[in-house]
Amino acid sequence: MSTDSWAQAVDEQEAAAESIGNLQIKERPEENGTTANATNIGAATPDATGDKSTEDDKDDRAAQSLLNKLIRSNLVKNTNQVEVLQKDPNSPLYSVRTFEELRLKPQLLQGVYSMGFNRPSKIQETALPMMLAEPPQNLIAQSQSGTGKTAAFVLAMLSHVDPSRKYPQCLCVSPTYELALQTGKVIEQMGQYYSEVKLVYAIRGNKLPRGTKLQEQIVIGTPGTMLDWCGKFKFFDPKKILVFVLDEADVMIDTQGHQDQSIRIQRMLPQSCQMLLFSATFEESVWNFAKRIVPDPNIIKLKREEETLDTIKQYYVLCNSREEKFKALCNIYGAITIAQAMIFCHTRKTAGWLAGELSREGHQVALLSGEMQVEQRAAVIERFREGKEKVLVTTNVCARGIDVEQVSVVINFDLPVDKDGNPDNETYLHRIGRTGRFGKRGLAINMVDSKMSMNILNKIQEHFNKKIERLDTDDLDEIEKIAS
Ligand SMILES: Nc1ncnc2c1ncn2[C@@H]1O[C@H](COP(=O)(O)OP(=O)(O)OP(=O)(O)O)[C@@H](O)[C@H]1O
Repeated sequence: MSTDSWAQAVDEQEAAAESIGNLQIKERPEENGTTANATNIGAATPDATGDKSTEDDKDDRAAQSLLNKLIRSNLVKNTNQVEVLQKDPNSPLYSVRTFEELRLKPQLLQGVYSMGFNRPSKIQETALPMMLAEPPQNLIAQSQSGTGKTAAFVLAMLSHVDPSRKYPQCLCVSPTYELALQTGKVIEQMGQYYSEVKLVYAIRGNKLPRGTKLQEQIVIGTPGTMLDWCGKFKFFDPKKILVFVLDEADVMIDTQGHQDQSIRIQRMLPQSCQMLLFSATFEESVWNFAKRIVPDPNIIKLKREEETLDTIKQYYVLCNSREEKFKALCNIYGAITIAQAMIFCHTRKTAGWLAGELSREGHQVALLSGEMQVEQRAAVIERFREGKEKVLVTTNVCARGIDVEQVSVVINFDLPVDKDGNPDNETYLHRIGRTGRFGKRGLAINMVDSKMSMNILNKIQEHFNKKIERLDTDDLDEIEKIAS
């Protein structure tokens, strides 16, 4: 099979790459020093339209990616098989089940274990042997966010550097300042017992005097600054680079200029340099870019784990107004014990109103709202994940891509619709569904308040071919039954 069709086949579902939100990471003021830390996460631009009625605008992918990294504490579960396309199909495919099998330097093994990694993740099992092979092999790897790609290439970079040589040997390019800092943190953590290896950030604000010759073995940064450092200012010799990593390729190509800058950096590197490219999704544009950056690649892919509705009990409640919907919600809360719930509203305005009403009723409510900065959103989700609040009220734009696993009850205060008002089945599934065969049982309650929303509910029901039962929220006995 040709690589193109192979890539294409896997990616139809990924290609529908989410149209996400209205958030942009703002340019930061100039900062000094190379030790910028994660508390320097950038600010989001508040939405000028404020209280607009629908949130159909797009989240910047970089912001979403960052948010996901900030809130995630574990690997994302995935039961699919890793697909491998080798440059040389005759060479045996080598994969590892333990980190010991990789014969890592003891300092790195210690670093890996101190981060709480017991065994390689699915993608790491296959990617690490390829990346650590001699002679070095080029790699394009795609798997959804949270499956262990960053940890994999960080380990590869740290394994390849020679700490006795005091000049850059590994370059890692990230799409934004904040994402570069996040990856830098992983390098620092994983390399904590390997103190001879040093890291420098090629990011805006880190101004070095002309004539500087870098001594650090690893340079991580954004494409523009990285290009300046090696091309214009000659802070290091690109011909001595052994490993070039391009992270978040799908986010990278969203920003004008990043593609060209990355390609220009790549052109300065020696032919023998190992090229590694990572992406969470793999639409055609990413694939075309990847082929320009990585010659003769091995390719590995891990299909996204799909959510299912199999373990979910679904109900709908008939109401006439948002006040009635609120009353129904209160009745449900009065009848059953809900550990934690997520409530989705269509607009920011409704979400704000509902959060206020629920708080007045004595609930501990967290609100995710469109005008919040990335950092604030992460803090809200973090608190909710820790159980400090029991109800999370949000709009879909805010919560897209966020999995708060312990939530067993999801309430669609408004049903998900696309911008034309048609049922948004994909969003419905993402809000309510569970991944993996062993997904916990869940409860979904849909609020219907018009003929139109009833129509939408029916279409969702038809689409998934799963019955959504009616629930009478004035009948406490009936409500109690749904929890059993
Ligand atoms: N082998 C492992 N065992 C346990 N946890 C791991 C392992 N590898 C990575 N993790 C953890 O899983 C989470 C996700 O890993 P990582 O950030 O490397 O994923 P990613 O695929 O790079 O995600 P993204 O696309 O968002 O960058 C992190 O919290 C990381 O510390």
